[in-house]
Amino acid sequence: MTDASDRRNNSRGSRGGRGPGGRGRGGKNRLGHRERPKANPRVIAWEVLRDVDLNDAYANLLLPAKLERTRMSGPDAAMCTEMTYGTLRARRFYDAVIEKVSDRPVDQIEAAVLNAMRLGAHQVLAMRVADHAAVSETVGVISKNADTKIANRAAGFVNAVLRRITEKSREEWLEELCEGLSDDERLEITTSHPAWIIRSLRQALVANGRNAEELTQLLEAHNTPARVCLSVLDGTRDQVAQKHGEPTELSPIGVTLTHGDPAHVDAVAAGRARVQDEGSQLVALALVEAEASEDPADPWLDLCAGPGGKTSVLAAHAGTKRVDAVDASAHRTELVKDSTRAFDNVQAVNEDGRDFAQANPQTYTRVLVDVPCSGLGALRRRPEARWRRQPSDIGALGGVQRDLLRTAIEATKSGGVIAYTTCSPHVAETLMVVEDIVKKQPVTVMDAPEVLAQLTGKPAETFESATVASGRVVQLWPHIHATDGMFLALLKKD
Ligand SMILES: C[S@@+](CC[C@H](N)C(=O)[O-])C[C@H]1O[C@@H](n2cnc3c(N)ncnc32)[C@H](O)[C@@H]1O
Repeated sequence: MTDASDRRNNSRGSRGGRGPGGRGRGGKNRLGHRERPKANPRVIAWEVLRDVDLNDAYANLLLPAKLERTRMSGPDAAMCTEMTYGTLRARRFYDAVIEKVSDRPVDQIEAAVLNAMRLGAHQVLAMRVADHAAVSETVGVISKNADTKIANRAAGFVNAVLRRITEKSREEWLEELCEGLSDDERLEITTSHPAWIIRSLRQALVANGRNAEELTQLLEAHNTPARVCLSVLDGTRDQVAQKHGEPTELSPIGVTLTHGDPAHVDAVAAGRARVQDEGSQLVALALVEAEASEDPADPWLDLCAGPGGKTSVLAAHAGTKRVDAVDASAHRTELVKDSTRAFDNVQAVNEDGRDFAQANPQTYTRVLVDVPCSGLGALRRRPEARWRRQPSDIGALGGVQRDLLRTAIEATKSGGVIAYTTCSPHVAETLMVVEDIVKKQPVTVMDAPEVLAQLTGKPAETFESATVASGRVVQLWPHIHATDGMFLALLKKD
């Protein structure tokens, strides 16, 4: 049909096509007012998939914005979310099926068309949508919404591919595709992860004392939607839990939302609670909990603060102490201001953390360094991240991660504590950074599992991970702790 460059040009053009709100004129309601035409969940899902593919959009930002704009809620919004996230996660599997039935490499199919096929494949192979509806409704997405040029050519192609996909069950497709493959190649298809991430995660499991056999469980956990979790920062956790969900298993300030929209929780609207993964809550609380020698007036520092999730936890526990919240991005510094609007002890600073820390030597008693990282621990939440990240990203981040940790140590007073955290279990971003830095800096690695044990009331073995120098670090895992894959090292300044 087209080559890859055509694919980009044609599909880019398709963005100008009519959106869900632009189709039809809508009828009139009982009062004679014109009603907005009802948006179609498949069309929204397809638009997000296409924008993620072509324009590097983030599904977790774009989809909620589209749902809000089209006022889609309830079962339609849930179906649209499942179609979008599910299709993105299992892309590798669906692409293999599409290549098999279309006899064409997927990079030679234009994005608007390919993403309709992926969307259809997800409905047929992973959702309880009747085959005929999955096929005809998805063909309708293309024929009614894509550029006329694309629609005329592609509807038949999408129809033919989807019909052939319905000829076999999910299990039959997996069996056929995996025949003769190595273990890792099989995992690539069955769990839909790139090979380099599979290798990195196996290495991380083993380096943290876990069994490599757990790898499949971990990869499968990335394909299970994460529960919505709130951190409640004003001491009303029990009340929030009673009304909206249940207390989290590990974090003493967490609530798992069992129903409703987080935006409708009063404490969230007031900035006294926020959506935050339990793992993120735990690592911030661990810094608060760790034993440190400090004076009441000593300020705390969050050196990579944007968008302010962990800063909020620190601010809520700092009492009258000031929390300096630094971020190199101006936009993300603004987000910190908004996130911490309920607290008057936060000073948001837009500056490179390395410069800020060096300009404020031996000033802080508790310092959080939540470094920019690959995000391989948050794949449950960012369904497209596994396809966007590259192995070269890891090497590129190593320098700034080390510099931020080194300068954070400089900014810490003797007897103070530094928490080095990442939302990635990749050893090059976690253990290797901490091992390198503690060799050269005046710090001692603390017993992070013990701190988390005190915080959660669970035995320290729950958090048992690797040993660095004479101390212990923590690696949280989605398949074990049901959190994001956060890493935590607590360092005491000599
Ligand atoms: C993992 S995010 C931090 C998340 C944040 N702690 C939270 O819980 O909401 C890393 C942040 O580091 C910031 N960053 C990257 N390089 C930086 C630098 N040299 N100095 C300070 N901040 C930096 C990024 O802009 C990003 O906001």
